[in-house]
Amino acid sequence: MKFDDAAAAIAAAGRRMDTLGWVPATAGNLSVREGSGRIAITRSGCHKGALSPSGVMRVDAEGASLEPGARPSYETLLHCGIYRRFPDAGAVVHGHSVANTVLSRRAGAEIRLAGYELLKAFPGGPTHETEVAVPVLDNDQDIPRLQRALDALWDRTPEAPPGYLIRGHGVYVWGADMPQAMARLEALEFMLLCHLEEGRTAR
Ligand SMILES: CSC[C@@H](O)[C@@H](O)C(=O)COP(=O)(O)O
Ligand SMILES: [Zn+2]
Repeated sequence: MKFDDAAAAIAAAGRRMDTLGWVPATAGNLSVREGSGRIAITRSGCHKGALSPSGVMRVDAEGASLEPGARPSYETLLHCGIYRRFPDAGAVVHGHSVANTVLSRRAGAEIRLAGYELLKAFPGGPTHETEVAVPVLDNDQDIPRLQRALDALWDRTPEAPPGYLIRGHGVYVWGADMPQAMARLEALEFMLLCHLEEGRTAR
């Protein structure tokens, strides 16, 4: 994919995440794998509600800036970690919703989602009669260390779903391209909101 197309797709997806309330302040980051070891990713600290292609830059597969002096997302290495581990991943989205923040603060090592029609948006079969265990990792400002924890998790669970939560922080989801990554994010956020609501009404 050409950089201009990747940047346009990232900007549109970031603005959509903002309309859904998933990227408050300057939270969130998004990327697209361009190929040839290059990744288009949001610059650090920009508001996704006003995201335009100029808020997107290039890094290499190790996360090094390919624009002298420009600062990519603080969490760039988490995007690189996904692309390195999952060859089919073509786009990654990260947001901070109320549902993913509240639920991840309460959860153990995973959140199990079962019986939802929207599970069909995830790999694992064309049915809702399945279960997805979304991993929950402890938050860590040391991003290389957080990525090492993810690599250890994926070594143990190669069939892990294309997403994970970071406790009290947010969610990462990926797909073959930006439309699929966004569809999975919207499905996951919907199910997390249902899960949150069920917990609230059950009390
Ligand atoms: C608004 S604080 C959120 C950041 O700490 C981080 O978690 C985040 O999602 C955005 O970081 P960024 O460096 O702008 O990509
Ligand atoms: Zn974040």
